[in-house]
Amino acid sequence: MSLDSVLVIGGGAWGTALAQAAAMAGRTVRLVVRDAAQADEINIAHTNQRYLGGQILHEAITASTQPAPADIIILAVPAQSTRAALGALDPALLADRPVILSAKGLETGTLDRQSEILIDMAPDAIPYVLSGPSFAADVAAGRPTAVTLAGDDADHTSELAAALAGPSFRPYASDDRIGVEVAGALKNVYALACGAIEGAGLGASARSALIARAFAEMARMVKAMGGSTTTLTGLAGLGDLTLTCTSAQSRNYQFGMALGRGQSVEQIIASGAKLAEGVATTPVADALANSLDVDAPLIAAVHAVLSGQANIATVVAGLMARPLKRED
Ligand SMILES: NC(=O)c1ccc[n+]([C@@H]2O[C@H](COP(=O)([O-])OP(=O)(O)OC[C@H]3O[C@@H](n4cnc5c(N)ncnc54)[C@H](O)[C@@H]3O)[C@@H](O)[C@H]2O)c1
Ligand SMILES: O=P(O)(O)OC[C@H](O)CO
Repeated sequence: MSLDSVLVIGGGAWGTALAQAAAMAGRTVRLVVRDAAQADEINIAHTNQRYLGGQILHEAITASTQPAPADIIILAVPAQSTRAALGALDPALLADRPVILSAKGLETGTLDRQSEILIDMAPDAIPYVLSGPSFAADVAAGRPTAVTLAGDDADHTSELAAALAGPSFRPYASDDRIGVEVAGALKNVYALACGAIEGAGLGASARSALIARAFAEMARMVKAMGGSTTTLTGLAGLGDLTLTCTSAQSRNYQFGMALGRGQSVEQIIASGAKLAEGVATTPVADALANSLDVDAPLIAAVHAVLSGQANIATVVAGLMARPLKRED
């Protein structure tokens, strides 16, 4: 199968960064954006100022408001927009093609993972998921980044990873689509919590304790949802959890910091906060934990704070007062 051309849907930070990675890997890339002026800027000035500042983009990237057939399709819109973005595409573009889902989130209402949305919307597409510790600015600037690319066929996944690999972008192949997706979605929930710890001034010890207990909780969720806990020791698990839970560069962490400083969700959104996927994913993760009977006190705590049912002091006191248990 030819893997020369790439169509990226979504001209935000991540879509543009993945277009850059694919172009640096030698692919010909068409980046689909919604705004004609933005397409002009990318084609003429080779920048996407709104999302990546002055970062110069590769000349192999062409931007357009219109999709066109390609060998590889990459979806890079917010998790809650994936269904709409797929629905707007000609199904022929997706049929029998590798389609890489790169959003990190669970869908409101359906509780679907990203690849479940794809299978629902385009059953003939070949689903892959990409996740791992990777800030768009780092990828676009060519700073070393490693991610996990998961698909159902090991040989095809390795071929696809090779097609996207460049000197600064290193995808590792995996066959655990579920584990990669669940880890990528949940790390945003825990990043909200870690940001809140910082915003509330609760200390670095509390933040590390939360990361460790989040890792254990994430393992229970992945197992219950049919993924492999081995995946969590890799880039999509531990790698992304530690990055997002310790860096103020993360938008989820930033949102959490604002919560920790006492702002409400409404105030943070009204102040123009950037996309924080954990906000929409948290209630979905909480519903999944409840329906699967998974002990997930951290997800429940974040949900209680986001929904206004409890404040941070109350949920922290509740977590600290849980019955003592063995660490397993
Ligand atoms: N930014 C990062 O560092 C990064 C890294 C890894 C993964 N991700 C994931 O990538 C996803 C997208 O994040 P982002 O950083 O690009 O967000 P963003 O806010 O920078 O950009 C989102 C883009 O999606 C477009 N969009 C929204 N709905 C659309 C639709 N229905 N059809 C077409 N385009 C649509 C918007 O116009 C915008 O250009 C998220 O799930 C995020 O978790 C982001
Ligand atoms: O800025 P965030 O919180 O959406 O995180 C971006 C990436 O997912 C980090 O791997």
